[in-house]
Amino acid sequence: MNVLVTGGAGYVGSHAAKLLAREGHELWIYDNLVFGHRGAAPAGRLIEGDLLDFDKLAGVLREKEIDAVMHFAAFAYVGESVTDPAKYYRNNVLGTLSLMEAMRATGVSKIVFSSTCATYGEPDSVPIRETQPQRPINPYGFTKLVIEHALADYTRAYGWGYAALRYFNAAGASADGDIGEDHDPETHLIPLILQVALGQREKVTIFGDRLPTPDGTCIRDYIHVDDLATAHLAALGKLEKGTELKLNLGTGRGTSVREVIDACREVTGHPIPADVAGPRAGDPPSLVADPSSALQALGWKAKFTEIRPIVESAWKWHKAHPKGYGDRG
Ligand SMILES: NC(=O)c1ccc[n+]([C@@H]2O[C@H](COP(=O)([O-])OP(=O)(O)OC[C@H]3O[C@@H](n4cnc5c(N)ncnc54)[C@H](O)[C@@H]3O)[C@@H](O)[C@H]2O)c1
Ligand SMILES: O=c1ccn([C@@H]2O[C@H](COP(=O)(O)OP(=O)(O)O[C@H]3O[C@H](CO)[C@@H](O)[C@H](O)[C@H]3O)[C@@H](O)[C@H]2O)c(=O)[nH]1
Repeated sequence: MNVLVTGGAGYVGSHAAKLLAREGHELWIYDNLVFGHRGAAPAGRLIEGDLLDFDKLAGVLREKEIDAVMHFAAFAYVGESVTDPAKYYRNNVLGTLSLMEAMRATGVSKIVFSSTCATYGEPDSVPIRETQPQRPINPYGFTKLVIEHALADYTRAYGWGYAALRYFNAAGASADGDIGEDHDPETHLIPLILQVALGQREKVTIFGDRLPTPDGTCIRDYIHVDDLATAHLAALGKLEKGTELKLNLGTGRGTSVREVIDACREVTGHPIPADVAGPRAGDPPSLVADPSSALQALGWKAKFTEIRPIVESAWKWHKAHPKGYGDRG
C-alpha cells in the first residue's frame, strides 16, 4: 500500500514507519518537525509540512497516490494541555480535521488513528475494556475523543474505514537501537530515569507514594513501541469500507513506578537515586489495558510483556545516543 504516516518523524510513528518499510509498503512521512527528528525518518521519505496546511496535504495525498493514512501527528503533553488547551484543540482537533478533509477531497478513506487510554479518564475498574465509559479528565484526552467521534461519523456518512488505537504507555526502542525516544522537554518516566543513569540528571522524582496501589505508586501498562507498530500494520490490513475498530493496545500487565525504577537499576547497574513528591495533577492511580479485543480483532498481542526487556531496549538506545538524535540547537 501507499501509506502516509503523519508524525512519522516522532517516537511512535517512526517505529511504525520502519516496520511499514520492512514489510514492503511505499510510505511517506508528513511531519512539521516541531517534535520530530529528521534522523528518525527513513531516508528520502520525509515531507515537511503541517497538518493545518490543507493544500499541501491534499497535494501529497494526490501526488503520492496514497491508499491509507496512519495518523500519529499530535501534541501529547497531558499537563500542558491543561494550561494551554487552545494549543491542543488547534493541533489535535483542527489539524486532524484538516487532514480528514484533505482525505475526503482526494478520495482517501482509510485511516489508523493514534488514540489513547487518556480518553477513559479515571476508569471505574482495571483492567480497562473498550466498553468502559470514555470520560477524559484533561483537554488532551478530550481532543482524542473528539476525533474518535468524528471518525465514526465520517465512516458512517462517507463509507470510510478506521481504527482508533488507544495506546497505554509507549515505551522501549527499536531492537537494533537505531531509533528511540527523544522528546524535548522529556516528561516520560523511563527516559527520565535513564537520564539519571547517564549522569544527565541527579535523581528521579516519584509522583506520589500513597496512592491506592500495592506499593503506593502509580501503575501503568507499558507497551513496547515495536508492539504498537505491529498492531498498526495489523489494523491497516483490516480496513475496508465501514470498518470501525476501537481497540486498547497494552500488555494487560500493570507496573508501578517503583517497579520501573527497580528494573532500570537492574538493567543499568546504576543506583538511580529517587525522591518522592506529591501526585501529579490529573494522574489516575492505575491504568491497565484489557487487550483481549485487539487479540480477537487483529490476532495481535504484545510480545514484550515484562518491564525488564522493555527497559533493556530503551537503555540500548539511550546509551548509544545520549543526546538523542543530536539535532537540537
Ligand atoms: N507516547 C505515548 O505514550 C502515547 C500514548 C498514547 C497515545 N499517544 C499518541 O501517539 C501519537 C504519537 O506520540 P509520540 O509519543 O510518538 O509523540 P511525538 O511528539 O514523538 O510524535 C508526534 C509527531 O507529530 C509531529 N507533529 C505534531 N503536530 C504536527 C502538525 N501539526 N503537523 C505535522 N506534524 C506534526 C511532531 O513533530 C512529532 O514528530 C500521538 O498522537 C500521541 O497522542 C502516545
Ligand atoms: O518524573 C516522573 C514522571 C512520571 N512519573 C509517573 O510515571 C507514570 C508514567 O508517566 P509518564 O511516563 O509521564 O506517562 P503518562 O503521564 O502516563 O502519559 C503517557 O501515557 C498516556 C497513556 O497512559 C498517553 O496518553 C500520553 O500521551 C503519554 O505521555 C505516571 O504514573 C507518572 O505519575 C513519575 O513518578 N515521575
